[in-house]
Amino acid sequence: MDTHNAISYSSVPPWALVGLALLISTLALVYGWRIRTKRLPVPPGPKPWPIIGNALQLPKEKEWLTYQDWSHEYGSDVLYFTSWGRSHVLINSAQAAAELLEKRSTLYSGRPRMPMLNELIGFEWDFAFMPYDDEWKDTRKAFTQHFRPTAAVKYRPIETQKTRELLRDLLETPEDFVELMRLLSGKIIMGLTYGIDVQKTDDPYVSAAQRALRGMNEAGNVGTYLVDFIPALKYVPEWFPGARFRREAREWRVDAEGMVSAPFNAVKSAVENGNAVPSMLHSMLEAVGEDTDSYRRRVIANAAAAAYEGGSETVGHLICNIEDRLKRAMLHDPVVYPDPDRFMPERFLTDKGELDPDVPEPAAAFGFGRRVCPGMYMASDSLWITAASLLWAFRIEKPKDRKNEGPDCTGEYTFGLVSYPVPFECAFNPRSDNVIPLVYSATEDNI
Ligand code: HEM
Repeated sequence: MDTHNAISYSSVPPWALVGLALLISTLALVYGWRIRTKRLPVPPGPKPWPIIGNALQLPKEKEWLTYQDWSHEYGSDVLYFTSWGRSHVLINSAQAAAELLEKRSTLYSGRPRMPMLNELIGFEWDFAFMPYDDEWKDTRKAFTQHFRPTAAVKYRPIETQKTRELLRDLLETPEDFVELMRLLSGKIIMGLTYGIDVQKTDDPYVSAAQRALRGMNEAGNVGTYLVDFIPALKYVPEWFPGARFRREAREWRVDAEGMVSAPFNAVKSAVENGNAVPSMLHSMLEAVGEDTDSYRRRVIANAAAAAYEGGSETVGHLICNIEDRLKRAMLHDPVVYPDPDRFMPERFLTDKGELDPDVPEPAAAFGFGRRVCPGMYMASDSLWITAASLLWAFRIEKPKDRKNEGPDCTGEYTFGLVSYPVPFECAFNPRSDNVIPLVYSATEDNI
């Protein structure tokens, strides 16, 4: 090769490379914008600016409220907006979702490219964020074998056992209820996926998942990071002014990658040493046997880690607030659920106290079509067991005799891919004198 004519990249200053990347990205944006303005009609939505599109109108919090307002303003349950050259179609009703994501699922089962989340933080192992391709199909298949309805019932004993431990811990330290709910999710999911016994809130597996999920929460929302709109920015060096996202991504990456490798290696060594306990990964490793094909091993490691990721927060978080990810406009449709913001469990019942077949179950919380939540059977069982146990054991009330005036439950949520209730105080008062001995004997028996 003629090295005289070749460019020596080491001699080009980094700012020049960054500048070139920005220039190319801007030209691509302008070109994309010109093409888009000339093509077929799109669903209605707010008027875009040249190049940046609707970037400045995108909500930074409570996005579902803005989207609901847009649906009213533009008279459509399917909306269209752009942001830095990327197109977004927003589906704002269960009916439109079923129409597009179920009836036309071959067209609408993909995922957008998310450079911050997948390429920088490293969540590309998570099939929730994979494109609709063969690896997604193989990983989802490996996962579903262990979470379909007939498989999910096998997890009820561990869900019951860990919920009893939650009741005991709530009797002892009721003020820690948020951490204890999270611990419950960690205990259940680590137990059934890896056979790992989690006991404390500062357990290394639970803490690593919480740190990684913080990164996922920040990076999984449209509009938070510019690099998602201008992927070339992922090459910006960490020291470059404004490149804090690169440093954040590096820190989150340690935990995002550790979520796959740390528990996988622990179970693999236990299997090799002959002291592994039954678990989903153990069964998967047995099924693979001596086959050392790296793709198959990656698929099962990633399927197990997706359970660890999907189960670590959602269940506990949902128990804190049974609405969680249900906070979508489609579940707050006043035609289907009148006065949707009011907590009214009786809305699902007839006058006779039976389930009303005309009020649909809020199944939309689990998504639609080929990407519907594959953990939903296990999640529903777990929620049911925990909600029933909590309501049997405690009256959940405002603390009466608190010394410090702590915050009340306002029904407000934090912003993110998963939104959390804003911290609040509440008291868990045993419903009767029998509760305490019964809870202790149930956890000692562990039946
Ligand atoms: C009540 C709790 C839960 C709720 C409300 C929930 C909701 C959702 C939703 C809305 C999706 C996206 C569906 C779509 O794209 O249309 C999803 C995907 C997913 N969920 Fe759940 N989930 C819950 C619990 C769980 C649990 C416990 C697990 C694991 C054991 C899990 C694993 C997953 C996975 C792996 C995906 C990605 C599926 C794919 O892209 O193919 N989820 N979930």
